Amino acid sequence: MAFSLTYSTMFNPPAEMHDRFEAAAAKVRAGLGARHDLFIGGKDVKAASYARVTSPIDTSLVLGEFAEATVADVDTAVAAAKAAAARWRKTPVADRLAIMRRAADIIEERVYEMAAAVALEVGKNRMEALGEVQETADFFRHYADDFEANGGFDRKLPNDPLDGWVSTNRSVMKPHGVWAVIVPFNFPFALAGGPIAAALVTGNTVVHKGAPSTPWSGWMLADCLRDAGLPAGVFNDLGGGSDEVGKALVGHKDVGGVTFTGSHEVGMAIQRQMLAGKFPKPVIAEMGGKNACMVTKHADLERAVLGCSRSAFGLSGQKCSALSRIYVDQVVADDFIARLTKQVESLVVGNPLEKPVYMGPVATKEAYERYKALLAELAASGGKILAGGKLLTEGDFARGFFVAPTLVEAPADHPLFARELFLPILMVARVASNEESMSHINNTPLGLTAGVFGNAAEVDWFLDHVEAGVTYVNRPQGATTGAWPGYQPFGGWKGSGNTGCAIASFYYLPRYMREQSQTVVE
Ligand SMILES: NC(=O)c1ccc[n+]([C@@H]2O[C@H](COP(=O)([O-])OP(=O)(O)OC[C@H]3O[C@@H](n4cnc5c(N)ncnc54)[C@H](O)[C@@H]3O)[C@@H](O)[C@H]2O)c1
Ligand SMILES: N[C@@H](CCC=O)C(=O)O
Repeated sequence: MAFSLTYSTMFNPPAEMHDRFEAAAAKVRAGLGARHDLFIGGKDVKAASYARVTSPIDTSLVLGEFAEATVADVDTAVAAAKAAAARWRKTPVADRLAIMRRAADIIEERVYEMAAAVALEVGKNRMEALGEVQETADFFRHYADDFEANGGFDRKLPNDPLDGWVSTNRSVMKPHGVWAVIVPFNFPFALAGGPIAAALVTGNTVVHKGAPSTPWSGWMLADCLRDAGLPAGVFNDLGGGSDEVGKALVGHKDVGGVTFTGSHEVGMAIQRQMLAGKFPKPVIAEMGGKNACMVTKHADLERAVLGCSRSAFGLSGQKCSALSRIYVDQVVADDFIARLTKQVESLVVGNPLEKPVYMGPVATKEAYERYKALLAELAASGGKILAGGKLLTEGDFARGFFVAPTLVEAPADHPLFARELFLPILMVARVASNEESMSHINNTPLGLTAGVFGNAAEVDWFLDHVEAGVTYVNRPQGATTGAWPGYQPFGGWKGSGNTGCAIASFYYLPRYMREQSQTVVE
């Protein structure tokens, strides 16, 4: 079988991928420091100010100067998107699909260079970065295929059973107009590209706002879309605008809908804001997680250790899907915890662009400071640190935000089992039964991903009881992480997501449209 990169295949890529990544990374490094404008109405637009963005790997490495959007830029971008909306909506579906597929091809052509940039900007390792960019290309193709397979969501219904009249009926899904896409720092390419592709293919025009620490990814994506031939105004980029810019975008009277990906708190605030106007507007909110894994007394411990470690420490624990708590049956707990401790101690931390490195820095100074504060909290609250538990400051580590992957054992009622940490800190607790595990797993307002390692009967029972939108069984490639478009629909239950319909699922694209029933009597 030819190699196809996904988050489950990325652990064993062909050697050529490494060579190409290294060549691209050298090229990207040589071109650092450029100034990047906003992209509005099909043009590069100068901003009132520019922020110097540095790499979390080495804070003296200036990646570039990036335009800082203002609330006035929000107005300009929304006006450009509004002006382009009618024409884009009426662009023949075949032409829209062709542009989506061209965008996918262009992203794929640039995958190595853009992945090197993502690795420098976020601090994720080379395979995670390649995965993120490739995933974005796959989102564009997936949504184009899905829109096409559903006939553009335009369906003929039976004529009315009228004698002497011909009364035809149709259900037509129509776009909302201008769609805002607000993105978190951890997947600034894929979590921009996915919703942008969905909004565009369904006929909306888009205003995108990335996270303040990761504006480069959105800028690169804008470049791909421009080169794919998207008409002016159909896609607009506000860079990594501030939270205030995001708030102004959400509250703009001409924004018809929003896809927000980020924390639970901000996602809930945005939903309230979108309900507070004269009429409700749609919000797709993909929010935080507090993802758990159950390791039963029948688990294959070798698989469990690998899957748990990959999901807890990939991207330094900064995935919404990251594993942050394990409940292990007391019968196998000693063995499992000893093996997991050894595995965590063996993880290679360092410059994530280098081949052997599994874990890079945390992405921001804020995350670094929060890790430090959590160590103090753990020391005060009796968590037992089994591995890691320290800032890494020697040699080149001192240049960036490096911390050690950390494993902590504590009783299941320890407060850190309840909060999303979004850091490389994995909590483990011993339990007396699978029922006890499940009660802890479900005892959270969040419900994004969950995993289990156990036998067939335990797995059936787990899947029947667990309150999470994305589940993985006996998966060494990742106990709770690693969904890929077309293979694993990805969306949260409860406080982790508001639609019940996952990203890249059969039910996703209709969220970007509204239905019109059309009855025409001849
Ligand atoms: N469910 C998912 O698919 C998913 C995926 C990735 C990340 N996340 C979650 O994202 C969080 C981490 O990302 P983050 O720290 O960037 O999240 P965040 O909520 O702080 O910010 C996300 C985005 O929202 C913007 N923003 C902040 N306040 C706003 C407001 N009032 N109005 C409009 N926009 C506003 C930010 O500028 C940023 O672009 C974690 O909780 C993680 O679990 C969820
Ligand atoms: N799609 C990624 C998570 C994205 C959120 O941060 C995964 O499935 O692990």
